[in-house]
Amino acid sequence: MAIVAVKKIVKRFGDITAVDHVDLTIQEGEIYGLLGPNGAGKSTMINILCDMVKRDSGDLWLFGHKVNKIGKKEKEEIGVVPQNIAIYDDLTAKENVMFFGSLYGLKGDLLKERTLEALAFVGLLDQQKKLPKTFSGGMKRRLNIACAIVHHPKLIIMDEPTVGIDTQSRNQILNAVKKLNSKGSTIIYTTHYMEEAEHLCTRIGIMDHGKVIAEGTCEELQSIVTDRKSIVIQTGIDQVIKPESLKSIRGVLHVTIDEHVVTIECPKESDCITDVLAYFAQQKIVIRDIKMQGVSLETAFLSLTGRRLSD
Ligand SMILES: Nc1ncnc2c1ncn2[C@@H]1O[C@H](COP(=O)(O)OP(=O)(O)OP(=O)(O)O)[C@@H](O)[C@H]1O
Repeated sequence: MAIVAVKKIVKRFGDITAVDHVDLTIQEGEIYGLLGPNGAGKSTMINILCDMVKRDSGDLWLFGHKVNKIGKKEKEEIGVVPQNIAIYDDLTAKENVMFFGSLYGLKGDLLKERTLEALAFVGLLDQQKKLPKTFSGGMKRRLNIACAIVHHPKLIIMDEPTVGIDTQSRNQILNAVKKLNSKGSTIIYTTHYMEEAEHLCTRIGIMDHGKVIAEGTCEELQSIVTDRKSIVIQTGIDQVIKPESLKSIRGVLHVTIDEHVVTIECPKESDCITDVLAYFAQQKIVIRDIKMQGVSLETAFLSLTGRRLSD
């Protein structure tokens, strides 16, 4: 069943068309990534789905039913993790989750039970009596998620939930998203981070200038670019690699280094791998694994939009 379907949705703010005739269908059980640069229209699109922004035109179906105005019944099936953290600094972590749970119609023992479950889920059970003002950015984000999932929503909408937080909290959030999905929630997830989308999402829609310009699995989007390949090299830990040295090798088009994985993009026909391996040998950098694959999602994005996501 399609949990969400939208047809020809339009939203304008004055002269700006933030969402421009978008069609989307998200099936039950998906982790659907909405990816795009600043101002692409991602937040506006998902705010329309949770009734925080009114669409100008277009049709919307939620949980299999056509909806003109999103009502209480639909809202109780949706959990929203907004981009700006929405928690109360003068309520404890537990009181915050209970407050949001009660807004979603939970009461009594069930509300208490679900509150503790949500806090445990995001790893904050032992912090339940503390005020969020004592929390790190990552802990606040996790509390924000607990508030959004306390009522066991069928659909969870997360707007850049990992912006500006430490790696540990980020990994905890990514694991929580996977766990929520495996427990049956459908997730819509917006991000600027390609690696998150690659790692997490079953399907990705790329937005640019208010439109969904491409959609598919990560592999499908990567296969749009057929004239390049990637050399992915896993090195030993604590190895110093200078991207500029790799970039100066003839044929190398782009280099990314993520912890100890080096990804080098080059034209499909290039034989630069010989020089790349010579560089690693000369620098005495240990290679643990090496493989050839298609290009990254970042390059697919570049090929579709003419710019990098991070530009
Ligand atoms: N309330 C508003 N009033 C006026 N313009 C708005 C409003 N909300 C969004 N916009 C404009 O609509 C366009 C899309 O914005 P939106 O926030 O949806 O993009 P985004 O892809 O979510 O960007 P980001 O990644 O920065 O959050 C932008 O040009 C933005 O300036």
